[in-house]
Amino acid sequence: MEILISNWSNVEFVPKKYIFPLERRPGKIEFPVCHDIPLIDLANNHPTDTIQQVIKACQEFGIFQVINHGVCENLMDDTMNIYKEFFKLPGEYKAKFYSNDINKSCRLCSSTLAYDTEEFHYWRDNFTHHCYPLEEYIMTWPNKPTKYREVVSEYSIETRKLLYKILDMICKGLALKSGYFEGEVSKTNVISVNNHIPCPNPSLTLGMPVHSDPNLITLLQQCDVPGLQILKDGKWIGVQPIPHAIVLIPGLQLKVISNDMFITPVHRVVTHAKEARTTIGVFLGPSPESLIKPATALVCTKPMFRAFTYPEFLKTFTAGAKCDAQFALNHFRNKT
Ligand SMILES: O=C(O)CCC(=O)C(=O)O
Ligand SMILES: [Fe+2]
Repeated sequence: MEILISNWSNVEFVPKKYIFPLERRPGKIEFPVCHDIPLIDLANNHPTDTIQQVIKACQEFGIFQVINHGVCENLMDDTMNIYKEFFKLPGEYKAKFYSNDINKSCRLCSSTLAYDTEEFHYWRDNFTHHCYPLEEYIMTWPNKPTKYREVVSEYSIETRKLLYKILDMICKGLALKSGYFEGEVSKTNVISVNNHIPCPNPSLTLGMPVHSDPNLITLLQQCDVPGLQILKDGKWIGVQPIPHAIVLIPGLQLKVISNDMFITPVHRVVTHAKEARTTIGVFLGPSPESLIKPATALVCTKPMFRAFTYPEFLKTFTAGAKCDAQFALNHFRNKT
């Protein structure tokens, strides 16, 4: 069997390796989409109101969508089309990028990086590469589809600007020192694209592990096919795809810096019976040298977490291939 699911054709049943045990299956997949997830208009004429909406969303949901965000709609469509085409390229071309080595700056994998040892596979292919500084990485990117480098470099520049705009709003909203999120804490910029082919029985399998994003902040462009779900008050709820809206998720580092004021949501992806789903994630994260700790301005008596380096956090987060956010947070949490 081909490893990459994007190379499969005429899939009539879910292979055994992709069928999760009963307690981990999504089962019923007609989850309600949640209309409460904040949708924030960044072109609002009252910037202080908008900042308050962002802070409230980070505290109550840990996820929100933005419109009038400044990333050109044509660029969003072009980038989505580039990725849809990329996953349709012949297997021999894509094989050049296949790797399960986390240190490889540009890599294509299927399911997770633990493909060779995991008990069950997730129904997805994932293509990830670094984007910043552009000159350092662009030569490692694909040159097919032919416009890949041109379009994706512009997309990475525009989405990075938006991420900094949101971080600046958070900085103002939390009354932190200006430029708090610039520099080492947000230096790593990665694009991560998920592709899920239609799945004959979405109730049996998952498109992505249940997880929380370990980085600083995530930007996500969904396509028009639903699949992303967050766990809210013990229930899975869908994040509605809204054409040209962009989803934002504060990562675990932002939760720590906010001194536990923000929520980093637990989320997962379910598959779709009829349609392929492609999503583009853009992650900002700390450099390996960066020291993470609750912002002093937000600490009244004792900080909720002790200081750590990002590699220390990731080591705890990924211990036993678990990606366990609660375990990692508790490991660095100060005892009261
Ligand atoms: O593809 C999605 O909808 C979610 C992706 C995601 O959660 C991630 O890449 O961390
Ligand atoms: Fe995620």
